[in-house]
Amino acid sequence: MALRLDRTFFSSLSKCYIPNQVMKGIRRISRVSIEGNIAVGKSTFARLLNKAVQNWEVIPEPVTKWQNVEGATSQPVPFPQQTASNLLQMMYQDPKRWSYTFQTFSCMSRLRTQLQPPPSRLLQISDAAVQVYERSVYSDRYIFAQNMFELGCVNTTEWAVYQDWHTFLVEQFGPKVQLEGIIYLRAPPQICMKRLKRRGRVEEQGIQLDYLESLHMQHENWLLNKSTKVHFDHLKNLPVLVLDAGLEFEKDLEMQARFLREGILPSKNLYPPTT
Ligand SMILES: Nc1ncnc2c1ncn2[C@@H]1O[C@H](COP(=O)(O)OP(=O)(O)OP(=O)(O)O)[C@@H](O)[C@H]1O
Ligand SMILES: Nc1nc(=O)c2ncn([C@H]3C[C@H](O)[C@@H](CO)O3)c2[nH]1
Repeated sequence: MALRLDRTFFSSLSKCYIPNQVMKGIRRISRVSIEGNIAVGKSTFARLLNKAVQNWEVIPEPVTKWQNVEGATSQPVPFPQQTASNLLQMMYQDPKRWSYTFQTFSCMSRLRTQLQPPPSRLLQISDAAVQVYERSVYSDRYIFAQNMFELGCVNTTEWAVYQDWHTFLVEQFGPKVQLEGIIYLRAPPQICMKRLKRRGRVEEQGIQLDYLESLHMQHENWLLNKSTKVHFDHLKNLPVLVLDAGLEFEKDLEMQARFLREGILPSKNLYPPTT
């Protein structure tokens, strides 16, 4: 199945930004990020997309790098959560000590991901192709780093330093790290909590509901209410497709098909609405 990109959300992708011109201007590739709370189902949705839609390429969040900082620059190890450099675990165990370090590493790894050239498979597809990132340098700042600052885990100086280099890097890379749209997987924090427990990622076992609630509010403020102050012009009118990720579709093939079909096609889910 090749989703056509000429309707609703995706028609507004091409309206709002002139997409990347790759290979001497012959191929258009749009870039979209999937955003949402912890364990809302981004990877699951991404796998679904990868299977269902041939002109979409999903690039996963680099979590394994965060679980093994040394391995990120040398050889990977088989049990990352047991290494001394599991920054994800360190951040959850001692957020005041490690949140700033975590945000520098997560943002740098996201930047690398967003700067990677598209795979040749995408360049050979005749339909307009879409590169989909799980989260982005923008959620790094407007969701997580901001939340850690508001929770007091990143201090005022660290927050100022983070914002300074974040703005500098995003401006320097310019169009290379811009997005043409965002897919917001939205679900109540209680559902995310249930899924987080079910998934059982070792580092996340101490996460409390109020942390997921604060992240939920950050998503709502940035992507729905538009009350988060953003610092990059292209983000201000970026189309956001909001999908109800509370649907329990994981084991239900029919519901999966509906989720893809209904989520991606109707314009009622789009903020701002298409004209
Ligand atoms: N729609 C769904 N219905 C039922 N279970 C789901 C659904 N989506 C995901 N799950 C389950 O919830 C758990 C978390 O899903 P997943 O790993 O895709 O979340 P994520 O958003 O990628 O997480 P993270 O924020 O950590 O990157 C997994 O156990 C997955 O099987
Ligand atoms: N503090 C913090 N900042 C981030 O930018 C960030 N991005 C993801 N995460 C956490 C959520 C999941 O546990 C796990 C996988 O998504 O990593 C983050 N945590």
